[in-house]
Amino acid sequence: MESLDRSARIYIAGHNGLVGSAIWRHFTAEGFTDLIGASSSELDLRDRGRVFSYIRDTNPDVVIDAAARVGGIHANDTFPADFLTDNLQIQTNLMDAANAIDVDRLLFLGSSCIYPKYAPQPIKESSLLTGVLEPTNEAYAIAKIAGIMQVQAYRKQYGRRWISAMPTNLYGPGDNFHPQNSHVLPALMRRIHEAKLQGASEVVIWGSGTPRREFLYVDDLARACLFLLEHYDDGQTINVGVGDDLSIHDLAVLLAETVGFEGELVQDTSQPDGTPRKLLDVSRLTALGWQAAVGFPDGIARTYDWYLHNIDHLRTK
Ligand SMILES: NC(=O)C1=CN([C@@H]2O[C@H](COP(=O)(O)OP(=O)(O)OC[C@H]3O[C@@H](n4cnc5c(N)ncnc54)[C@H](OP(=O)(O)O)[C@@H]3O)[C@@H](O)[C@H]2O)C=CC1
Ligand SMILES: C[C@H]1O[C@H](OP(=O)(O)OP(=O)(O)OC[C@H]2O[C@@H](n3cnc4c(=O)[nH]c(N)nc43)[C@H](O)[C@@H]2O)[C@@H](O)[C@@H](O)C1=O
Repeated sequence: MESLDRSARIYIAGHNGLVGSAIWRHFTAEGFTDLIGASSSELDLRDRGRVFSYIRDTNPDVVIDAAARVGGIHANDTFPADFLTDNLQIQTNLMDAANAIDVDRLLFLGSSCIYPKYAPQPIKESSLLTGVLEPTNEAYAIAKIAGIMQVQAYRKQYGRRWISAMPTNLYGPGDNFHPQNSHVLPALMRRIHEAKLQGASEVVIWGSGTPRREFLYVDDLARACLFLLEHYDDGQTINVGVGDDLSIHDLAVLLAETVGFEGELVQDTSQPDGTPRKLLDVSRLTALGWQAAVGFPDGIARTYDWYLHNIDHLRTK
């Protein structure tokens, strides 16, 4: 496959989010000169008419869909209607509008929660649709599975060179540190940091602490997005991860060490565990020549540094 033209117009939907902002940084560093984006207040991607106008008026060569209703286990479990409907609308509007102006290259981002709750580990792409989903994020997962199918359908019916990628759990600068609605890593980083400042003797960790998760530093995902657009042209979705995981308890210990909190870590087993394990098989991606560069604890240290520098204007949703 050919490398992307550095003067191509690239629309990064969701460019203010964790993933979209990392993609913007990476593409800028790689010499792309015509990146475009719009915040949700400028362009609500659920508004089909406005999405069609925006895409027609801006005429991008490439569309990267990093816009979505996103959240951790609590948000997914509490707002399933929003996670299903918003995501179906956002991705459908973007893909239909991109198709209407013959956009040749599009990257859709899903999530590792598309795979069955008890999929064999590490999870291969072929596990898709082979078993029941994790109930806490079923609505979101169904929307993301529909996104994979939409990419495949556009490839088949219109010959589009569109692709989808399924990242594992992500973290890094620009993450959502909301106390309830965020993912585990930013949530615990903040809670442990605040416990240290308050001189608290303990910090509560949701669930049993035994679930295992794989964490990819978001700048690595941004690298993978460019790599895939330049090296991958297949309807089958492709996993993006690091190939290693740890328990939530061990994550909390690592975060406490990073923050310098010496109190106790207490499990609240009234909170849900979610999927017991979600480690991606990344052999298809590594066979193409890509691998993650930022591991623990370096990525955690970088994220904590970002958190400390941005503590006064963290996201509020
Ligand atoms: N975070 C993670 O652990 C993982 C994320 N992913 C995937 O990566 C993608 C990006 O996620 P992430 O960056 O974490 O999420 P964020 O919440 O950080 O960012 C999502 C972005 O989507 C935009 N957005 C949401 N709703 C709308 C809307 N109605 N109209 C316009 N824009 C909207 C927001 O724009 P604005 O800021 O302007 O409001 C925001 O910038 C998603 O597809 C997600 O599924 C996959 C695996 C794991
Ligand atoms: C990326 C992925 O993210 C979500 O799935 P998840 O991996 O289960 O996400 P999570 O990060 O919220 O939790 C991971 C684990 O950690 C535990 N946990 C402990 N303490 C806190 C805590 O304070 N906050 C949170 N959120 N979790 C905590 C929590 O109980 C669980 O066992 C999706 O819904 C889905 O949308 C998706 O794609």
